[in-house]
Amino acid sequence: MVVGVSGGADSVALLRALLRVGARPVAAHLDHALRPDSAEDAAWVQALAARLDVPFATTRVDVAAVAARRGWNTEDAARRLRYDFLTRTAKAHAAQVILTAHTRRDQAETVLTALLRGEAILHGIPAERGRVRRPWLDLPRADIEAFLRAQGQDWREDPTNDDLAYTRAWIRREVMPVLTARYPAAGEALARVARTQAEDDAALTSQAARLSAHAPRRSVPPAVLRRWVRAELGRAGLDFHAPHLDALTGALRAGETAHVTLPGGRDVTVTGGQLHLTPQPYPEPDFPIPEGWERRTRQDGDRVTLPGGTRKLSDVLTDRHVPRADRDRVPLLVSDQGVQWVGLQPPVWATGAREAAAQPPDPLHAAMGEALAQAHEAAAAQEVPVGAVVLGPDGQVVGRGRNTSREHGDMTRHAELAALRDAARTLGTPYLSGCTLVVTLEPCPMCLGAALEARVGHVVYGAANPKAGALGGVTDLLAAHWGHVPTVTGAVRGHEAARLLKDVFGRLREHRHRDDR
Ligand SMILES: Nc1ncnc2c1ncn2[C@@H]1O[C@H](COP(=O)(O)OP(=O)(O)OP(=O)(O)O)[C@@H](O)[C@H]1O
Repeated sequence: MVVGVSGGADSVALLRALLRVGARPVAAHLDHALRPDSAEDAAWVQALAARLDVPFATTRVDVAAVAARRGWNTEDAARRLRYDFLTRTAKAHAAQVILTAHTRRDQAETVLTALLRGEAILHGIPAERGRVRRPWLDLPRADIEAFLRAQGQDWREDPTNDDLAYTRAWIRREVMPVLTARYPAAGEALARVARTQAEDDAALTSQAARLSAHAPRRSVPPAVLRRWVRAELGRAGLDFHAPHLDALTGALRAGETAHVTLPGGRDVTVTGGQLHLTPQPYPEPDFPIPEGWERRTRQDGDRVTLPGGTRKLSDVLTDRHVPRADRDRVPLLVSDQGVQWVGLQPPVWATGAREAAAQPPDPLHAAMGEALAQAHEAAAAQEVPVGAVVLGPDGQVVGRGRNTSREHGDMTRHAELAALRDAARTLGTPYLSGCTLVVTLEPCPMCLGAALEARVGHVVYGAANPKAGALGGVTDLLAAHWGHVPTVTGAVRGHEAARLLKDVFGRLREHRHRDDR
């Protein structure tokens, strides 16, 4: 193991305590070069290590210069460079563990500072992170001094601990004495807060890790969403503070667009319930451009003809959540009939444009067409208009179904169950792995459960179902630990499916009004 020894009472005590129990630590000291006499601390720790017959590692880093270059504050830079050094030392000595001597006092000061800064996530100093272990987080300072005195061991006092310009010194010298005069156990209480908050944070972080990619962020509790954003930013190696986390989480929940500039100048965008850490790539056409089509970006009055009629391009871009700032970057192919192709992920094709460009039909678009045909049949039979098909592993339709609940007087007669049964009959097996379930409305828990039982590989739906959807509508069934999790694609021809439902329910309401009169 490597132990970080500053020369202060805590880490000197930890080094001696380790030797008492027969451990064989390497003592490591980083000279931060923040004081003219900092080399004296390094020499003092080196002499101590020699006296105790402990291997010693040290290096000198100009922390102030690094902080100025990188735009970090000095305390932050010192911490980062110290852990870099301790990690390098551990690697050099093949040590599995790095120990530091943070105590209850450090923990209390950290929690108080985080509270004053309004940190959204309050967990204090973690007892364990990576290979770092902090065994003394709940040890009172008085015990440490008593232990050192009993051994006749002295220690160095760091004069920056008296420099009230540093927040930590100010908290220690000016704030904690006032608090403990009234609340003698304030330090212990703050350390307890850190411990329980760390437990809460661990639970919420593991919930956040289970959020599936398709889940609408609006329905996620803010405490979980905040941890999810933190993990995403952390994975991308981005620095951030509490207000950034709040702004991004708030925009995700409200379904609003927000642009946030993080420390280091990196821009992050939230739009349409998605977090974009990198500039959105807008695809260029990857097929020969037909004659008479021109590649350009948008102009006023651009329109595109889609199955539901012609629409303003700006409305299509809004529906697809393209941030305003990006709209001039989206590549278009335009003919004298209007916009034919919009370079989004996946691209938007105008009606007839695929054929004109000799491109194969979109298989999911075509399959949803079959499911919509089933939904229309249900509507004609005065059923709730939902239809479904199952595609076999080769992409061919192997099962079809529509809602027949009214006909059978049975609320389990949903389209998906009918299509899954039909597919099992066609393929001669109840296991539909490699198959795709395509349904016009986001499935309910019963139908998604059936798809999971059948091991369907891909679930595709049209309209969202805020009343009963199990893919984020009212609940996200896939957030639980299932042995098998299908991929999910939503909003395929969603407008058509939603319009059909709206029309049918509108007609039903009209009938009811008429009957009432
Ligand atoms: N210059 C350093 N080199 C190596 N490790 C250090 C150094 N400074 C601090 N550490 C490690 O980080 C822990 C916490 O740092 P902190 O700044 O709170 O300590 P300190 O008050 O300067 O000294 P101590 O904790 O030893 O009394 C220390 O207990 C020690 O294990």
